Amino acid sequence: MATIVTPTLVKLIPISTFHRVIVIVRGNPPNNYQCQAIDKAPSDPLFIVAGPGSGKTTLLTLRILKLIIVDQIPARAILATTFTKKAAAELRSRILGWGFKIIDELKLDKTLDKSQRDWLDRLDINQILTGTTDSLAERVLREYRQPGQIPPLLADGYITSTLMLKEGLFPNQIYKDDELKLFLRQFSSVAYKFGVGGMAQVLTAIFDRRQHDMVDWKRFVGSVIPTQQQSVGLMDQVLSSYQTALQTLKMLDFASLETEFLIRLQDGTLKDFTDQIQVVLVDEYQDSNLLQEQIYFALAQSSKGALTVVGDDDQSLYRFRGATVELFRDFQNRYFRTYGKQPTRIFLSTNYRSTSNIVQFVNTFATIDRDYQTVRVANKPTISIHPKAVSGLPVLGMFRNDVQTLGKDLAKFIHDIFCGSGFVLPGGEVIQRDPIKGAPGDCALLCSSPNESSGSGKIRLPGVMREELGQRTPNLEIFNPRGQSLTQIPVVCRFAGLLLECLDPGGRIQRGISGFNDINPILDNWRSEAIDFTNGPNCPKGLVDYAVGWGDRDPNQAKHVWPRQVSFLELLYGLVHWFPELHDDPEGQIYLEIFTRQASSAETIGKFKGQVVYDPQNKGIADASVVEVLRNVIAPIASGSTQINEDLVDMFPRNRLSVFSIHQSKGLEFPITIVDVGSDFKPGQGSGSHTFKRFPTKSGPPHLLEDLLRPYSPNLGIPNRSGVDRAFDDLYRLYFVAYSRAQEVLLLVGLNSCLPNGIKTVTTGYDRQGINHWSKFSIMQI
Ligand SMILES: Nc1ncnc2c1ncn2[C@@H]1O[C@H](COP(=O)(O)OP(=O)(O)OP(=O)(O)O)[C@@H](O)[C@H]1O
Repeated sequence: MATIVTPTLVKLIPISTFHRVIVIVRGNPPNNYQCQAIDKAPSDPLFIVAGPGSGKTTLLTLRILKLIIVDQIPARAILATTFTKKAAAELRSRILGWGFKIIDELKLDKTLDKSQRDWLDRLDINQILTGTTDSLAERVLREYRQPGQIPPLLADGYITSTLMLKEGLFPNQIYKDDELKLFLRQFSSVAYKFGVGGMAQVLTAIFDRRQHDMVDWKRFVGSVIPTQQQSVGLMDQVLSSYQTALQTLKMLDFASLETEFLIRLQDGTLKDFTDQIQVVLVDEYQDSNLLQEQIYFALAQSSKGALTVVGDDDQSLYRFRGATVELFRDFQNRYFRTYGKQPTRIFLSTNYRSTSNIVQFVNTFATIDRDYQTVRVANKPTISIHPKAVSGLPVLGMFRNDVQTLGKDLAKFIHDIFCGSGFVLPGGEVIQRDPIKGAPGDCALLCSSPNESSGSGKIRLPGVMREELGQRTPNLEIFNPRGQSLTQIPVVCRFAGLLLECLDPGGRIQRGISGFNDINPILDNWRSEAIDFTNGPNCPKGLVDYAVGWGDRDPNQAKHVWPRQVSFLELLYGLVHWFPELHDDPEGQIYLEIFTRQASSAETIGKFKGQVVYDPQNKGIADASVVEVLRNVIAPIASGSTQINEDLVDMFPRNRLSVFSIHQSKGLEFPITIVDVGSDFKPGQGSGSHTFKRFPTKSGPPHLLEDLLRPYSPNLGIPNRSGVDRAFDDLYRLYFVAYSRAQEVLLLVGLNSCLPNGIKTVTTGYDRQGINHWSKFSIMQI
């Protein structure tokens, strides 16, 4: 236990001294608005609306350090939470990095007396509580459990997707119910091949949303319209089985973990913990859901509402994960209703990231649609340009007639910059890589989806880029692990096929499993890819012997006594030896990670805990252990219910061009940002016309889900905007985020059909009334 410092014993360090030292440590002082927020008393509630690149992490870090150093709030009485693990780690590292430097600098300050310096020596800023809401909930529930209570065991996405299939959809072949399938399909963005994996994903989203929106589920199930009764009844049955399975395993998924945390906060059983919390700070508040809002309010209860929230409504992107941006926009009123006082609102609008041309472009984009202004935080100022910002290059546009030509020209643009002598603009300026530090990682291609081919198999821009850059001399690789369907990537097919052949040669056991009808063709394809590979000239030495040895599990053939049980993970790691792509290549590493995480989850659930049993006397047991691996590891991957999600990809190799979904690019910045504003947008209104991605004509899946459940959420109620309007709002937010990632060069790429007089798309300046504002942007066409 560290020493608890009581403020009464030591004379306070003046705020002016703290500010003086900040300048020494950081080089530049916080601006006036940042200072306002930093200097507010610990108990003052703050609502900070921070535009892109406006120094909000800087502000949060300095406010936290001021609370510790100037206000003498013990570090362990401060709780700071953010949306992703990466952002939480970044915040913590800044608090510690700057904190230690500020403390060291203060100790040299002659105006402080010995007792103050000794006090600084004893400060332990490490004790600050930082993390995502989930990680904090898990930690607090573990550390502050009641006598006899077992700590929560977290079910990650790998476990939940397995349970949803195994316990929810496979029994009685519920997944074959066409009405249920049709009902669930409307909440999925998968346009083609909506199968059992897609159903599992939607069901998980509904289970989560039910908790995030704090839905009165019984009332919902009892009130559905007659035509939906059968599907909703089945859905309820699947979700109950899933929930029972979690309870039997004594596990909590993320949403249930947060629900449990809120219950415990509200019933007072976490009082030992909450009593010590004096200030709560929440970053990325615009992506909070109702459940999280209630958690933050409950956490701040014992400090009578000492809550600082930071966010930007324009950057709210996670409606499909339950985010309710109105909670941020209406924070002042919602806070007032709970605490009876008004939080101070502070706007951070100076942008330290981008050239002034880019800032102007982003500002114009944010204001072209009149209706969008009504959903933004009231009186929000435009982003202002930092006095030292350069005007930089004009925003660039590359538009071509077809995706192949666009990809070819874009590949040349990137190749000229990073592998050649630079790209020459029409005005003669040259875009060149930084000769010392420059690398392709300075450039990012942001797309609404990173898929390299469409659902119908047509190649998309990221796919063309892979081909085109790969053919150039020297070739340049792209990093886009989410670009292809995992089940179709050649190395994954070969690897998975060999896993199957080792476990269950020929598929005797696989074929007897009920509920595998949908995925059997995929597994069979994997097997045949593997067999072709082992029969081909590139098959590495030793692989066939290894696979046959495993398949037979015959002590004589294997030339050693086969153990009674072997972990599936051991097979996986053994086999990987022959697949260098899966350990040397950054994309391959991610594919392998999916298998290892899924296999690890199988060790937590199931009777055999991921073990493959060998028992010549009891073939039934041996087969059952293989069935379990097929169900718990292979089926979730093959069905697509386990996928490469954004959270898994958080490192990007510097020597490749990275393709990002716009969601994934949130919080990041790139010297050269290329935004795909419509490389596959087609004229028309049909399903291939992508209207939902460019100019919505109806609600999208997340809006439909909101409309389904929110009427049964007493705190939220029915959304007050139509689904189409919310779909438009979300598109403006999406491209606001995309455009504001750029530091020096912003390049818009698309088909000529996206330009004025072509098809309507918000990306190139259409408002929802259908009026085009392209002429308000000054774009240099290349
Ligand atoms: N007052 C300031 N004067 C000069 N530079 C500043 C100031 N505040 C922040 N910066 C700089 O601006 C950049 C962005 O700051 P920071 O990383 O805190 O932004 P952010 O708002 O958290 O970004 P994002 O919008 O991506 O979350 C950093 O390089 C930081 O040093």
